[in-house]
Amino acid sequence: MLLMRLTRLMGKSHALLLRHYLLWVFSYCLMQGLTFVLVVPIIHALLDLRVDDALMWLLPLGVGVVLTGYLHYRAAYSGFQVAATLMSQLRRRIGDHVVTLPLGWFVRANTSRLGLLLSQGVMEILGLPAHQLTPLLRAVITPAVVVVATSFFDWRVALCAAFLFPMLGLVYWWAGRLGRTADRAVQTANAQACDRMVEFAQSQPVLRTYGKSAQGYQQFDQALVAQSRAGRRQLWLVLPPLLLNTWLGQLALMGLMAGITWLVVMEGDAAQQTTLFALLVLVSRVIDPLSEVASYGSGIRMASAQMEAAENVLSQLSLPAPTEPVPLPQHYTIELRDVTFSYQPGVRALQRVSATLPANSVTAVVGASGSGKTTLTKLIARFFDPDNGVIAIGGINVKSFPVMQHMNMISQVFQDNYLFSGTLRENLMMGNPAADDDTLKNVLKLTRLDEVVQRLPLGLDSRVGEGGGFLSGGERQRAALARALLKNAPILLLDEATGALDPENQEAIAQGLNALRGHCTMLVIAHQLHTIRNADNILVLDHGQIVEQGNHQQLLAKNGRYAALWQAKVRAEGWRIVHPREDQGGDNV
Ligand SMILES: Nc1ncnc2c1ncn2[C@@H]1O[C@H](COP(=O)(O)OP(=O)(O)OP(=O)(O)O)[C@@H](O)[C@H]1O
Repeated sequence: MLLMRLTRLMGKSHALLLRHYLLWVFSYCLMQGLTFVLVVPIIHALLDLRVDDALMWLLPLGVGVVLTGYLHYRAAYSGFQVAATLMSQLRRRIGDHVVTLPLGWFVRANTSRLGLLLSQGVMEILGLPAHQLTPLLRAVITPAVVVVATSFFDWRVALCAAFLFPMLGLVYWWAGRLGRTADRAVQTANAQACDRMVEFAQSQPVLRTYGKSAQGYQQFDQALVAQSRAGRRQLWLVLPPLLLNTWLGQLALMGLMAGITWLVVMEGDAAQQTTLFALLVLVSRVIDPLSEVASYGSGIRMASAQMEAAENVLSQLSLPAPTEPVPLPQHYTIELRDVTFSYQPGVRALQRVSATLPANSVTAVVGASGSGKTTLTKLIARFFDPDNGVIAIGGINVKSFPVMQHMNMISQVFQDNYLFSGTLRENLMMGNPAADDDTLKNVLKLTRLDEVVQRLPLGLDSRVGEGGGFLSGGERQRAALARALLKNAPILLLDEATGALDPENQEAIAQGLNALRGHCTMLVIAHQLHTIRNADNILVLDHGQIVEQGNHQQLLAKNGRYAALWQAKVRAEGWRIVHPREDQGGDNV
């Protein structure tokens, strides 16, 4: 079972390496068992005072010891080779697989578990071939060799040993099962404590603002208490079977010795009596590898639980997508046909949404918070696939594009933009490493990032800190927008891309984005309605459904949901509402 799992995780192409390792371990254990057996004729000869014979047997014993040592070295070396391959292979396989998962999979719980698996988990798994698997196999193979060899000397002793050794194995297996449930609980508690710790650190400003530092600490503390409780439970569940293992091991040895002693007493043949004495020494040696495996039990179980976690990640369904590139669409009209989507069963975030975003047009999506705007945008970017309905680009179902080809068509700025801890330039050029200086300059101007660059001590070469922490929220947004614009993709999705900016900058960027009109298919979400009033089409979402659509004037004239949102905005800003005809130019509101 363990071996099959290891083979699966390493990948079929590396199965040969694992087989080589197993072959070395088998040879080592076989040789060790045979070397143990050589003790019998030596003791036999010594008890019979046949010193010459005993010395003669010492030669094969010496060869056996040297060979056992060499094979042990080869097995250990091969185990480390497997471990090294496993480390790179497993990380690569998980990495390769994770990039094919829907972006919606990357929520905090999954990412922190993934982090734990790739760091601590992989190390625990590769501990198997590096340290634990060899003693585990030795505990099976060496006693088996001894039992077979013993049968040539005395079938009764062999029978007893053949019965006792598997019984001991069963006890170890049972002890392992008891610990496994506790190990899982420890792992879950570890992941949760890790989550709470990151959350506690990240939420300090919020907690302190609301005077809830103690409450935040309480949650972190509770997670730590749960972690230590799970650890204690693990100890309680694992310790008694561990002690029982040792105790039963000794008991089995005693039983076997008592049995052999009884056989010696009952045996009439003096030569056989001597053999039985020698067997007594032999079987006492075999208990060692058996009891030794118990001390590796915990590591084996932890590795096994981590293998389960790795299999779990690898079994997550990838986005169904072809791998071979397909011809690019003739145009970049986006169509949503009867699209329905739920995050949780029974709670629909989008219901039968149908809309067309003509190529090179600007479509705005508005609606109350929670109405489904972000969800709609994320479905176009294939964070998830819809439960029902079709999303098409240029008449082609998005599922027909390979993941990278689809991503290449789209530039996106979402509410939670991430900047990497390099320089501002490195972050921007990620959008388009081949962008020339003029393009960069234009984008900086359009996103009003140029004034930020001027202020920064090293300009574009200033470091932005982890997650862009050295920049203000508005500066981060402008950088994310600039990065997206540099990519120059035929589809641009902007979800609250300027929400953190002051009205003056919002307006300037909205005007700047106007310049892109006709160059790409743009979808814009903005709570600041004045920034989208020039859109070609505005979709009004309410409870996951499109309830109105049209341009700004048409929607105001309808005096429906959009007009109500617009009037609420105007009231909130204390501005004067003008007649739609007055608003033709869109700038005098
Ligand atoms: N990851 C998620 N898991 C479960 N439910 C979610 C998730 N993301 C969003 N939802 C729910 O789906 C619905 C639509 O959310 P969505 O983020 O699309 O709304 P929105 O209109 O963009 O809101 P906002 O304007 O506040 O950003 C909401 O009821 C929200 O609670």
